[in-house]
Amino acid sequence: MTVPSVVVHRDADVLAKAVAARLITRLVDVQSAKGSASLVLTGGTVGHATLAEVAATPARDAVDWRRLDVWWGDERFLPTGDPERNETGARKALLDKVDLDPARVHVMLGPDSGLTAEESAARYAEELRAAARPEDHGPVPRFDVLLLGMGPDAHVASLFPEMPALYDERPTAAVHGAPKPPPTRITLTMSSIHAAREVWVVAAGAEKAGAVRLALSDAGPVQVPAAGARGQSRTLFLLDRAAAAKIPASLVRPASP
Ligand SMILES: O=C(O)[C@H](O)[C@@H](O)[C@H](O)[C@H](O)COP(=O)(O)O
Repeated sequence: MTVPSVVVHRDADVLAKAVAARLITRLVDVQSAKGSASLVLTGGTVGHATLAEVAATPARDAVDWRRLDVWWGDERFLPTGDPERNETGARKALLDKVDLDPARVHVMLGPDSGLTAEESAARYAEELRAAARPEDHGPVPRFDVLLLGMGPDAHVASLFPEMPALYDERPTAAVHGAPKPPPTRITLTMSSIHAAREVWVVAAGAEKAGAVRLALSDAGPVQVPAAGARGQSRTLFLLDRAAAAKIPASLVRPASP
């Protein structure tokens, strides 16, 4: 696992803009090198603010959206179109504004599919396996960038501290009784997060500062899921100053003046 690099921006607005710029550049670089790219989206306000800034950035047209695979790190188990679904927020912020190949947008199905949460998680695992190539050496693709928001309790995706999904060896899991509503969710498990080439944890606000400090420590991922959020070749913690306030000064150098 890679040691996280920390980049701190002045505030949540600059953070979202900076992550958007970084994401566009990364996707362009990956597509230049291998023709296509894969991106895992996160829910939450910072995640969607970042996507909205991508949409607002003229350089977004440098990305070949037709050759981008879009996945989710987690989804609220709600019907298609529900405003609380991460998919709904992502479509509103960005996906409906760019020319994606619908066959390459991989949503986590909700109850309107007729599936239970467990069946939906299993279906997503099948979709991940179908997309994995031999060189990925595992049941999920090597995602080029996997975005994660983080809660004040250091949850990432829908992996909440001490909950069963953290012990699940499968690529995906259904979550019941999540402390952050809604209670029923679908999530990638830690092993799928670890398959990503790059994991970017994006967090803003003073309420995240304690979790950030723990996530950058050698805490265990069951108590501190964000401490397990590490990529194969790169891990970034992209923060605003408020979220970075409790990190030892030796670890950070503000990127934004
Ligand atoms: O479904 C969700 O709620 C998200 O996937 C969740 O993991 C989110 O990213 C964090 O809770 C941070 O959310 P905020 O950025 O809104 O604080």
